[in-house]
Amino acid sequence: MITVRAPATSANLGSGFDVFGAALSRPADVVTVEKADRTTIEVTGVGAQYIPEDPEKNTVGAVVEALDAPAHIHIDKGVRPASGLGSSAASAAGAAVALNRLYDRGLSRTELVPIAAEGEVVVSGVAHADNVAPSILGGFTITSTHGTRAVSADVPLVACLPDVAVSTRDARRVVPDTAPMEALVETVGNAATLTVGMCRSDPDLVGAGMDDPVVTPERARLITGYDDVREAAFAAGATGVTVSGAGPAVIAACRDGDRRRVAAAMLDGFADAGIDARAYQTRIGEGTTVLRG
Ligand SMILES: Nc1ncnc2c1ncn2[C@@H]1O[C@H](COP(=O)(O)OP(=O)(O)OP(=O)(O)O)[C@@H](O)[C@H]1O
Ligand SMILES: N[C@@H](CCO)C(=O)O
Repeated sequence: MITVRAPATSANLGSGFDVFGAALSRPADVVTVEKADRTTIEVTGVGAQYIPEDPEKNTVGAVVEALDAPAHIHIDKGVRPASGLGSSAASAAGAAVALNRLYDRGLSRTELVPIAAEGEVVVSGVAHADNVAPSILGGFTITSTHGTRAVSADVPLVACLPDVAVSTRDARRVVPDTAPMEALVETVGNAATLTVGMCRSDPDLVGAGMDDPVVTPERARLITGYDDVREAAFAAGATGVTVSGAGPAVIAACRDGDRRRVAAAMLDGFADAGIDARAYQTRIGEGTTVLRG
């Protein structure tokens, strides 16, 4: 039996749609696997009632198939589903690391990224790897046609999760098909700034690089209170604010010492819009860790 902790993640970070991702030090899923003749899945924890236990419909089922590794899998959810915090990816990432070890498949962490991304096809129809990559590898990740690169970074973050659900499948429907050249130039500049910021663990550069003129404005419309929450976070000292993944979570980069104030301001912003929310004072963290086995 093997038990792993697979972290929540924030994908896109504004300027890196379907490319950037970051592992969060909290929250996380805990995944336990045990060899079995046929795969069974049991889900407990936050939002478990909304998560199918049928292997055809759960992200970990696709990972079992890809690794040919039947198991009894217990997922203890710490990452709420439909959150924008990589909930579906955390389970898939944890299952990939745990089953690779349980069955001695010998794959490297980087080789496990496309395998775990198969789980995302189950929920959103697209094998986007920008959540599973940081959940497996940790740190800040860049996933592109050149594969996945990870760098360790230490940046304080606040992830504020309103008490509403947005599915990635729905949020992908509002992504524009095309973008004007000026928006492309702005996005490349921001993405490059953010990447340098991550390499230097500089929250000011990371925050400055989070702006995105193409996808985020469309996604923000799906999140009641977004503009006020963003403004409140900046007023409290955030260096950058954007939609986390497909939303509805909103992620803010901050300097050390500012997280508590930023978290309170974001909660107030949602409260003013009549929406309950929870704020995680977090930071960029490590990837999936083996707890037992
Ligand atoms: N192991 C799993 N954990 C969480 N959700 C799962 C799992 N397996 C299937 N699902 C389904 O996936 C959907 C949630 O995934 P979705 O990608 O929409 O949200 P998310 O992973 O929190 O967000 P994001 O990818 O934007 O960070 C829900 O419909 C849920 O039932
Ligand atoms: N890149 C994906 C991440 C979903 O978490 C999207 O924005 O649709």
